[in-house]
Amino acid sequence: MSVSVAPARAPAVAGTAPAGLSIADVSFAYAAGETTLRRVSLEVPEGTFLTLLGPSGSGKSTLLRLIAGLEAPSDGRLAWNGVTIDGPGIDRAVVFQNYALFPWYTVVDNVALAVAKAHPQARRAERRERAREYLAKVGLSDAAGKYPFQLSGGMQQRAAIARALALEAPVLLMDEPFGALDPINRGKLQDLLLDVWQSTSPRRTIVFVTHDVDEALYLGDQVAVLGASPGRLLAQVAVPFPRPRQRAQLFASAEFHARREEIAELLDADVLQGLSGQAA
Ligand SMILES: Nc1ncnc2c1ncn2[C@@H]1O[C@H](COP(=O)(O)OP(=O)(O)OP(=O)(O)O)[C@@H](O)[C@H]1O
Repeated sequence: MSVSVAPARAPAVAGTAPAGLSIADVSFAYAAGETTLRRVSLEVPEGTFLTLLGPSGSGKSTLLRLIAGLEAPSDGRLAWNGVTIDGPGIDRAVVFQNYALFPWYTVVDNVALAVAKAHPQARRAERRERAREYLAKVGLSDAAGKYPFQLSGGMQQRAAIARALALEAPVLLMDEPFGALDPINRGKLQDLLLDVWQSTSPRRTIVFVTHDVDEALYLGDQVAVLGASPGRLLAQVAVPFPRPRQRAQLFASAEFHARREEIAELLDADVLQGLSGQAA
């Protein structure tokens, strides 16, 4: 079976970006003379689950930071629903790998802070009530009154997801959120995230960074593959598996293996190209 691998798309013309997230011909460098991202273009329709896949150092987190508005591109344009991204905004919530919960607040109060951001007029009791609803969604009702240090890593990440959901942002940006978890908890949280995302209408747009091909394919509608040489978009792969996805069946299927192989080959070819460039 062949994979629908599209080359990096042509950049959108400034001012005509379609609905959703538009990344048009974006380049970025942390320091003069370096290139971290080179002319990356991606169109991500609203409600899409996009996974950003690539080896260490390929610029995945950097691209996410640009979408979050935490860095500005040196060239090109990023836009959400046609509006240029020029800084952080309430339309984009970020979940990092290290949870970033406030240690001096209980779990429910951590989430209630996010509710307060989304609903500044809400009273304290209402904020907490809404926070409890988000905690229920991620299976953390019993831990509402605990402090972050009293939770396992998986529970802290659930709380971080609840907090991000409570911001009610249409775009959820997730930087290797399950990277520090053991495989069992990782699988559980992947399924939890898919459940929450699929049960929300309209669906949020998610950009999810991972270096795990299986995770990228299991979660994503599309996989943007970044190469290490450096920060170049190798392909935007459409993932054809219907939802809801059945983990065990999908992972055992020939189609899943075929796609995993195709992506691995893309990444290998990029590494080989880099090596031959160095040898030259
Ligand atoms: N704050 C920074 N200042 C300078 N260089 C940076 C900074 N953050 C990242 N870099 C460099 O930019 C490149 C891309 O890093 P980035 O973290 O975006 O890659 P990544 O694909 O997310 O990697 P990983 O999977 O290891 O997290 C790397 O060479 C990294 O060393």
